Amino acid sequence: MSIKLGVPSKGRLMDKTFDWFRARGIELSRTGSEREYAGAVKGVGGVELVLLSAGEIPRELAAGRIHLGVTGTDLVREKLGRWEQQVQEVAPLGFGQADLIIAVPGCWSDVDTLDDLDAAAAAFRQNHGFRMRIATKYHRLVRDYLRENGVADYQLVDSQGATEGTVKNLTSEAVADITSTGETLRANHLKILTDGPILRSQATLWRSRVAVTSGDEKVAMRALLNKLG
Ligand SMILES: Nc1ncnc2c1ncn2[C@@H]1O[C@H](COP(=O)(O)OP(=O)(O)OP(=O)(O)O)[C@@H](O)[C@H]1O
Ligand SMILES: O=P(O)(O)OC[C@H]1O[C@H](OP(=O)(O)OP(=O)(O)O)[C@H](O)[C@@H]1O
Repeated sequence: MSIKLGVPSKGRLMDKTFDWFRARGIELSRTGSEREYAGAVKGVGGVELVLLSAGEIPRELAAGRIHLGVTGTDLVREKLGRWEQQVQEVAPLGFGQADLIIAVPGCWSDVDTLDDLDAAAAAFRQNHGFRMRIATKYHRLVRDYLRENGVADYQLVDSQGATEGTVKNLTSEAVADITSTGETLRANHLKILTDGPILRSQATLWRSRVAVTSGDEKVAMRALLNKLG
C-alpha cells in the first residue's frame, strides 16, 4: 500500500501546492481528462495523490483515510475539535495567507472594535427584537472567539460563499470571513474591526496522527519527508 497525500483539487491552492512540491523534487500532476480527479506522483516512490476539496482534507486526515494533506490552518481549526490531537503540522507552505476577520458596514461610524460591536448588538436587539446576524462559514472559530471576548448578543447565520454580499442582501448585519487583499470587503462597503484578526491562516502540510502506516508505508513516509526537508 502507499502513503496517501491529499491535495486541493482545484484553484490557487492546488497550483501553488504543485509548485511547492516541484521545488523539492516531487512532481505532482492531475492525470486523465480535465474533469477527472486522478493524480500522479513522480520523484518519490510509494506515494499516491488524492485530489480533494480543501474543506474536506481536515476530516480525511482525522479519519486516517489520508496520511498527509495540504489545507489551510483555518479549515483545520474550524473543522476539527481538538485538532492538535488529530493532526500534526509538518510545514507551513508560505502561500494561501489569509486572515479570518469580523467586518461591519462601513457606515456604522460608532462601531470599530469588538466592544463597540457588543454595545451595538445590545442596541440592535432592543430596536429590532432579534439578535444581530453575523454571516460566516467559520462557526466554531467565530463562536469561540466571541465567547472569549464576552460578546453574546448575536446569532450566526450560515454562509458558504459570497459571504460579503449577505449584508447588502439583508440576510446579515455583519460578516466573519477570510480576507487577503481586502478588495472583496471594500467592494461590499464593509470595514474590519480593528482588534486584530480572529486567526491568521496559511496553507500548511499536515500529517494525520491516526492514519495507520504499514512497514512499507513508513519507509515511503520517511523518504518523502526527507525530500521535503
Ligand atoms: N482570498 C484568499 N486568499 C488566500 N487564501 C484564501 C483566500 N480565500 C480563501 N483562502 C484559503 O484557501 C483555502 C481554501 O478555501 P475555501 O474553503 O474557500 O476553498 P474553495 O476554494 O472554496 O474549495 P472547496 O469549495 O473545494 O473546499 C482556505 O484555507 C482559505 O483560508
Ligand atoms: O480579500 P480578498 O483578496 O478580496 O479575498 C477574500 C475573498 O476570497 C475568498 O472567497 P473565494 O474567492 O474563495 O470565494 P467564496 O466567496 O466562494 O468563498 C473569501 O471568502 C473572500 O470572499
